Amino acid sequence: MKLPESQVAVLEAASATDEQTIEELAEKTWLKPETATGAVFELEDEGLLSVEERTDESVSLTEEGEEYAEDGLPEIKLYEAALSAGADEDAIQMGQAIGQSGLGGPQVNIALSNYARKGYGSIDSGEIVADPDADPENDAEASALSALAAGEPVEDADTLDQLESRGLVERTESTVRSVLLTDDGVTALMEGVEAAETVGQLTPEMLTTGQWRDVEFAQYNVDADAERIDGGKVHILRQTANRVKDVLVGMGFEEMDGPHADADFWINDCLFMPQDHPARTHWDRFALSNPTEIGDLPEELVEKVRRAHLEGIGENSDGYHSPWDEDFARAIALRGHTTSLSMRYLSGNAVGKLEPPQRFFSVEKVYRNDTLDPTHLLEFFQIEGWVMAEDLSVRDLMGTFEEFYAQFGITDIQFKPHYNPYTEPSFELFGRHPETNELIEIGNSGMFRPEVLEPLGVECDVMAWGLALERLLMLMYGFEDIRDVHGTLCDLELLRDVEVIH
Ligand SMILES: N[C@@H](Cc1ccccc1)C(=O)O
Repeated sequence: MKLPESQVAVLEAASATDEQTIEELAEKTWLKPETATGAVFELEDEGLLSVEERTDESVSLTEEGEEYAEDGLPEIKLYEAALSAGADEDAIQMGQAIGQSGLGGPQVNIALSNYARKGYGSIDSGEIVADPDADPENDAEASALSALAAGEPVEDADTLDQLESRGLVERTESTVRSVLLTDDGVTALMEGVEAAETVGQLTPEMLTTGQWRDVEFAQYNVDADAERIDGGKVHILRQTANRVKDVLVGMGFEEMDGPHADADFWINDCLFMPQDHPARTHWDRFALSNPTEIGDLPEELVEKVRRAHLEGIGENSDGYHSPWDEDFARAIALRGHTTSLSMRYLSGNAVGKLEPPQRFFSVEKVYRNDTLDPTHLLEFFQIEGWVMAEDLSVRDLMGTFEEFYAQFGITDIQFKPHYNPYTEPSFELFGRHPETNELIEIGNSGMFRPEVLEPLGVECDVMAWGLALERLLMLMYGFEDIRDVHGTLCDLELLRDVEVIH
């Protein structure tokens, strides 16, 4: 029988009676571990070797564990110090026992938190008592530490759990494969195997000399285990943000851009949000301490907005009749929505005065002082957008969302009447979560009120919205906790395994 060289070496090194690990075979044959592994799997496929897999746990001492194995556990040192100071007779001052033990720094707390747990005595109101019957010689944790330090195995799983939770040992699992010759393997060896002159890898030399034409290439085993490689890729949040931008550009929208920290004037006042609105209190917004306020606001617009707040706009409108303070409007905060950008653009202060029809969007970060939970983050991405045109209706708004979400495979959108101080009518949008089947809020929208548009100098209709990018992501990918994709708790498997869409 002819086999590639590495397989012949492994076959000859294997035994029908003594199990050997792949590492042992690699050492014997002088093959690289990955070559030996490949050869073993090829031979298993050919029925010449059998491979048994098991999971082995190895336990090793951490740096701290090694220190205690050498010097003794802090609680034992404390016990010995307390004992020699007579704490087995009468309670003694804790400071005295600690002083005598020579413990310092974090070890003091470690000693105290393990002392009573392990029955060395008790600690109460600054005094310590030592139990004369306690036996540090038989301390299971100490014995396990010294055994491990001496390279001996420890079987006591409870003690190992305890040491692991104290950060004194580390357990690692590894897969061990042991190999035996099969009957067919023995027969093949008896009948004789020789090395076939096969080439495992194509080299530049073979290409330049043309030698590749004459050699025989070894076959690949595509079923063999291989190391998993996770390549870098664009985060799904960024990926989806880019897709959203492409979709909106495809629908004829232009992108807006503007400050993350902005004057309350643009964030709230232009939106006809009364200055005493609960969302404008200090615990809901992230105020800036330096600088605290914006220098330049368009004077004429400030005056119009002030009038709208005080008196309303037109005959059917009433203002808030409460004080309107320009300093309050100048205060700077992190924007709680990107509707501040819409205000800057609609007012003509971003790219000049805009004539209808116009469509603008942004996919940008916003900041809210919310409580973190599965559906809320302190910062998230908002898909802001608006359309300015004559005679817009709610049907246009709904149709736009249906068209937009359909591009992401989301066709079951529901609308609920809502209230915003700046739009009338207003609608919240809901989508169905693919895993839980629950309706989740995915956005907020409406037609801007005259109290917003008139001061801005806009004479036609404007429909507008703010959609949450992270919620769109939840509908697309089916995760249930927003923290799966953001921050320190993120689900790396999800982020690695998710399909890349372009
Ligand atoms: N600003 C709103 C979204 C919105 C924008 C424009 C019009 C209507 C609603 C929010 O953050 O929820």
